[in-house]
Amino acid sequence: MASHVALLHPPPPHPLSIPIHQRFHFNINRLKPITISSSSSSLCSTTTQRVIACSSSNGRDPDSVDDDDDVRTVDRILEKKRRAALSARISSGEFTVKQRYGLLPVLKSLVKLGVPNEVLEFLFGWAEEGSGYLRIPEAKGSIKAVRSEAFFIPLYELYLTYGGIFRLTFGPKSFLIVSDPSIAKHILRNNSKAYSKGILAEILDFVMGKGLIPADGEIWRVRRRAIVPALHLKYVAAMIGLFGQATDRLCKTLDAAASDGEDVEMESLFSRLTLDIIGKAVFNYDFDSLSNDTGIVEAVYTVLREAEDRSVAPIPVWELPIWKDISPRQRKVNAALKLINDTLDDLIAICKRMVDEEELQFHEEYMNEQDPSILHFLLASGDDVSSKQLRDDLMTMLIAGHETSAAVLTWTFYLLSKEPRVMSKLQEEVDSVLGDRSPTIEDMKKLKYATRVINESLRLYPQPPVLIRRSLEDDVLGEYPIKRGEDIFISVWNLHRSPELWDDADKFEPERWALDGPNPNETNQNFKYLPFGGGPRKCVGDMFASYETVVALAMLVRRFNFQMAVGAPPVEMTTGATIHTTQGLKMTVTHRMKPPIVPSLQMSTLEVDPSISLSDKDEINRKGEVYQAQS
Ligand code: HEM
Repeated sequence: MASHVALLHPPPPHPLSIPIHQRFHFNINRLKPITISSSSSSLCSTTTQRVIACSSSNGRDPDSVDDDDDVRTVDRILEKKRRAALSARISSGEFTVKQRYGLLPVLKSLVKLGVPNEVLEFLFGWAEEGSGYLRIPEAKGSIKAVRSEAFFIPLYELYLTYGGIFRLTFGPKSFLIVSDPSIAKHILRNNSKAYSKGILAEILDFVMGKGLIPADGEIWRVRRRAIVPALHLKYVAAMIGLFGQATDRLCKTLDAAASDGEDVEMESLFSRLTLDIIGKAVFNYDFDSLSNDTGIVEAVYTVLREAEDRSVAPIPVWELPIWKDISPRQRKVNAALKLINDTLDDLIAICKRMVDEEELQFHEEYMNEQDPSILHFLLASGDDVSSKQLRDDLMTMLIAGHETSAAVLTWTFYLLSKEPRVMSKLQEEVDSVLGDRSPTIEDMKKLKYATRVINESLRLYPQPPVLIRRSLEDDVLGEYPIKRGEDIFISVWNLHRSPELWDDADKFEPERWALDGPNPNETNQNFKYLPFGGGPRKCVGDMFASYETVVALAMLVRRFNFQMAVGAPPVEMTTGATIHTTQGLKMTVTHRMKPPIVPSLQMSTLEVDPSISLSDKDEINRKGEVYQAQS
């Protein structure tokens, strides 16, 4: 589902009605686009076929390892050539044109009057002679509707052509696409005050109001100061038990499927798991969505879908006065919002009564054992019960904390299904750390490999893939001056998959993060890795989410093996607020078999037998690892 950020994502450039949701097909007229074939691209390309190739490239056929290594070497050489060619073109002055800032007001007026681009180029072209300021590389293009592809894929290809910052222009509207760590750091951290959430706030207004994600300025500052303390360490530690209980419920569902031999669609199950968790964690409400599909659960999904759809709609029809009253869809959304708000009001009232009856001694790590929710903390700290702001913040956290975590789990299981080596190493760690116990806060430090699996999954599938900002004043990005009012997309996807920043950027390799090293974050990776954003607007739920996903991952792989179901639809990406699959993640789940008890002497003899082929050895090692863990 879309939460967090269709939310945290590049919504459409409405009200200019440019269909960003219709994935772009760029007809770049100034530069020769570089064609990247599916086999040579380090990333997915614009065709559906290529997206599949990208996603599955980690699950290589063992026989093709050598071929793949050759292909990767060729990839690297080609990549270097492309970069060198781009640098040469930039230094040759191809992108260096005169600033039009003096004439900008005139230009803008003509644009508003609908004067075609060609005429503008003709009229203003002469003014560019002889200035010498650097202008941001510009990808001009006609937008072609190509529904169904995730918009961040073409942005990646353009990044390979244009570099770490470029302007994407469609007629009168343009966006800056940033894929350079130092510029991202400047916008998100060093000069964050000069940037707002821009379009995002407009789109999310109907559901989040002035909640923490869309809010800017003083409202944001006050609310951030109120909410961050609620997610203190003691609270997060208490949540580990909740994560375990919720995952246990999912295990029961999977138990039944495994016993009946029925395939399961994991993306929707993860969505339900994380909804149940966030409901309890934020306002102590049990959605029980794994077994309950009506009423409030449906209302939450209706609203989330609407947020997602609005973020990619070409025309904001919901703003039309009559339409919003007569459209059945809008009426359904309004009814869903009313139900959620009424429920929230009830929960706030119940919680308020509890707080009033408590012998309250509020302190830094305050937590009510019966109801450790964020709502309880906020009310105990003196938050105004009747305020719309409180409801906006609860709604924001519900959405922010739901789909992101679900997407992380979905893509992690997809990646694991392609890399049995990683899965068996993970299972070995989980067996030895947890045995049959429920996870505790102490286990979080010990589940090192599981944490690296999540770190790596977040690198390959960042949620959201793009962060949105708007400049509030003139600024300089890298060596380029920009004006106030620029809409900016920081492509976390590009940063995380850049062949310049990572070795084997598209490979799922948890080992790239040292087990005993620090947990990777934006600071120690100098903004080339931004799983939770960075700077003052960094995610408030980062630790919560990391533990939540590690607990769920550990408990599930301890009990089950997961494989892509036979005949499952291909796993392709589409964008909402987070990265979704287009047709779900259909998997076959089987109970893990306890291996036969074999004397360890025999095991070690088998492990060193040189006549055994590589894949046989892997198999034996894997069994040996499970065996060792259980003995
Ligand atoms: C794996 C799961 C999660 C991921 C990947 C994630 C990612 C992010 C990112 C990248 C941002 C920065 C957005 C920006 O700069 O525009 C963010 C902000 C935020 N996240 Fe998360 N998040 C996750 C889970 C959660 C959870 C569980 C909560 C709540 C308990 C939460 C609450 C928030 C809030 C309130 C903000 C806005 C902070 C602000 O603007 O001050 N997130 N998240």
